[in-house]
Amino acid sequence: MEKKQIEEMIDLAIEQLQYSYVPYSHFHVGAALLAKDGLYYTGCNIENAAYTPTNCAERTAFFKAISEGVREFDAICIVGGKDGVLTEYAAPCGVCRQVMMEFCDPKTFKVILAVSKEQYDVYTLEELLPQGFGPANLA
Ligand SMILES: O=c1ccn([C@H]2C[C@H](O)[C@@H](CO)O2)c(=O)[nH]1
Ligand SMILES: [Zn+2]
Repeated sequence: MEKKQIEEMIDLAIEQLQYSYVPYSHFHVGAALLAKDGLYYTGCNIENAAYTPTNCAERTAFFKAISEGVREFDAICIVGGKDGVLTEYAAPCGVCRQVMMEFCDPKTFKVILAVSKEQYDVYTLEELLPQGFGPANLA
């Protein structure tokens, strides 16, 4: 991916941190999902007093896109940290990796973990979810 596009995604993900609803963990997560048509879908994490209904930032972004008829994606950028302070990479949880597996090609879909525009790492979904179970297994 082009550096300029990665930097744009990092900016969008960081912008989401202000919207995180995190009264329990105080751990803010922001995500920016790039669809194949070039549009971005952003997301924040949304917690709940009953804990289990909590939605991760990544899935917020995916569900926003899917609920608008968009199902093809190239990459997602994720940032996160306690009180919204970015010090280390916030890797996607297993549930979010599985949602990515449902809609993305594990060999080509990129997961960008960032701390700043100067510090980021790019992985394929396959690297983060080896031997993943997906729609192809049921075909
Ligand atoms: O992939 C992940 C992992 C965790 N969180 C959120 C959920 C919860 O609000 C907080 C602490 O787990 O971080 C995400 O948004 N994405
Ligand atoms: Zn998650």
